[in-house]
Amino acid sequence: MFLSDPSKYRHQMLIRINVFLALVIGSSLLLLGIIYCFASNNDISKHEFQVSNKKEFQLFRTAESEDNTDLINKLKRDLATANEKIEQLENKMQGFEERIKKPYPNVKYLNYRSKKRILVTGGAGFVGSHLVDKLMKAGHDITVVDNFFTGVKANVEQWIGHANFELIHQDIVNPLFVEVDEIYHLASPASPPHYMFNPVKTIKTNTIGTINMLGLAKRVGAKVLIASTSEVYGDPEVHPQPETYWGHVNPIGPRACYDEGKRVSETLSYAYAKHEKVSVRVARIFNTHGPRMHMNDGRVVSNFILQALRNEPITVRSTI
Ligand SMILES: O=c1ccn([C@@H]2O[C@H](COP(=O)(O)OP(=O)(O)O[C@H]3OC[C@@H](O)[C@H](O)[C@H]3O)[C@@H](O)[C@H]2O)c(=O)[nH]1
Repeated sequence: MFLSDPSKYRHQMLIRINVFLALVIGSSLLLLGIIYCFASNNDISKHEFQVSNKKEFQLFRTAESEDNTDLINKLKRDLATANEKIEQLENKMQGFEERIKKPYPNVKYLNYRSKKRILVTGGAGFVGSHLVDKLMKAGHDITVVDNFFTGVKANVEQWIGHANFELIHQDIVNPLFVEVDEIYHLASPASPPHYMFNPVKTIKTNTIGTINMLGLAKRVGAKVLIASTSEVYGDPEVHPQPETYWGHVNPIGPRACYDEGKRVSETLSYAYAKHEKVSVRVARIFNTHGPRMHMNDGRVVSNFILQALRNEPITVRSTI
């Protein structure tokens, strides 16, 4: 067919080519259109995306800013809490630093021949603690035994932890087994309110407690000082009292537990000295005053001080 009529063939070919070209162009245009649409959609979506993104961004920023505000407020709260904790820790640290032992008071060096092992009963009390200070500074090894009935650890805290110092929390009515060279026996309630609080205990401390100390001294060959008191003179009829005065004591009066308790401790001391060859000294301590004294123990000096501080009349109960 094609070869019989070339012009017709050519015309048909031209039509076919035109149709083909039209198809190609059309499909290209269609494709372009699709691409364009897609692209513009994309642009739109992009735009939309941008817009939405922008919105989201705004939202995010807003949220972020809100989150930020919340976050900032939370951080501010955390910071305030942290500052509070830091302040608390600083205060605690300061407390610890204040409680960190100040350096010990100066202690004299003694060689082993001069250094003595010394037991102070009642060493946490008013008189006893000053004696401990003196003996520690002199360079000796000190052991304090105390039941803290009236004494306080604070009276000897400056020595706690020191190599030359030991504190035993014990009542001397129970035997004590230590190796010592000297004993200062001051353990006893010493003011009326304290010794009248438990009269039997006061008598036990000054009798059984003193026997325990004298027996210890005999066993280890220690010298003993017994803290007696002006109360052994009772309600004296002689003024001032010479040591040869025997005293005037009511054996069943309210003060008898202390007065007679101290008198028995003196009797025991001289019996051990005479019959057991124990080296004994007795000190009759009159009213003492100074730092660490009990302010409200009812003895005359602290009474006078308190009344004066309170601008109250000074009570004098007896005249000589
Ligand atoms: O049973 C007791 C009673 C008392 N004690 C202690 O003995 C110490 C007595 O000291 P206080 O401060 O009460 O009395 P003082 O230091 O003023 O008396 C001091 O001088 C008077 C003497 O008769 C006392 O024996 C002496 O301790 C206290 O540390 C107290 O806790 C005991 O260890 N055991």
